[in-house]
Amino acid sequence: MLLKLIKQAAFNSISRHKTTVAMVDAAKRLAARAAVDEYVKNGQKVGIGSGSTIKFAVERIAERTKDESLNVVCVPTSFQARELILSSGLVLESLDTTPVLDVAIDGADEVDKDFVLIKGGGGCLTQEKIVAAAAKKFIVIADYRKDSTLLGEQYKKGIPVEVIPMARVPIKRKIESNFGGKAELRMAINKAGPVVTDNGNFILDWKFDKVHKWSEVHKEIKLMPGVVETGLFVDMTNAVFFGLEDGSVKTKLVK
Ligand SMILES: O=C(CO)[C@H](O)[C@H](O)COP(=O)(O)O
Repeated sequence: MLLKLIKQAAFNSISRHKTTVAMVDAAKRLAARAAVDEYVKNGQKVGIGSGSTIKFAVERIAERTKDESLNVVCVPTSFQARELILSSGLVLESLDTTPVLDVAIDGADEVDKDFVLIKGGGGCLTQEKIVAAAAKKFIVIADYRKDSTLLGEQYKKGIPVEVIPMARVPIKRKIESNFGGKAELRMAINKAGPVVTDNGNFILDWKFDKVHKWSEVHKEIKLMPGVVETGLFVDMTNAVFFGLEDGSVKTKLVK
């Protein structure tokens, strides 16, 4: 009897998890499709972000390429994005050939009420920021779990900071002594040692313990020797599309 109850509880928990994953994926897909339909136009140069949500945007661009003969070129923000562009049959370019983009679309780990983003959960923050900065419009796509009033409300993994490997200890100490919290070296899964970014660097995940003035914190951290980039995206976003649990999309436009 006890064994039966335990098995039932485990089954219930697995099905709840599967339902949540399906809902979150549906929300990501909705946001991505809405953003592509509104912002990607024929003949454009498009920056392609990284992560799981962007897959749905690329899927929609590929669909429109077939259905409407949409003709766009895509610039990736990571190895993952590059592979995604190629496997979807889209035209791959780089910032060398295409330094000015019409629009860049990307996911985010969290978005606050002032449109400050945490990015870099997938470790691609530096190239993501470079591509976003090269675009005339930067559009964020996310599911409902990313919509916060303040950073840290829902996303607990901290702010990623990409660092040159030899500088990681001094930078960790400086971040912790200047701003508090803990800056932890991101460790790899299925590989011994730290995560190594597409640029050959390490990532410190700074778990902050209070809300800061993010533009100032970003500038200060960025000036520390050995810091390549922070995952704080301040004053970069033009619009955010959130896919919601009820199947609708909430769009927030920056005025
Ligand atoms: O910044 C990123 C990768 O560096 C991603 O855009 C961010 O982590 C969101 O990912 P997902 O779409 O999987 O939720």
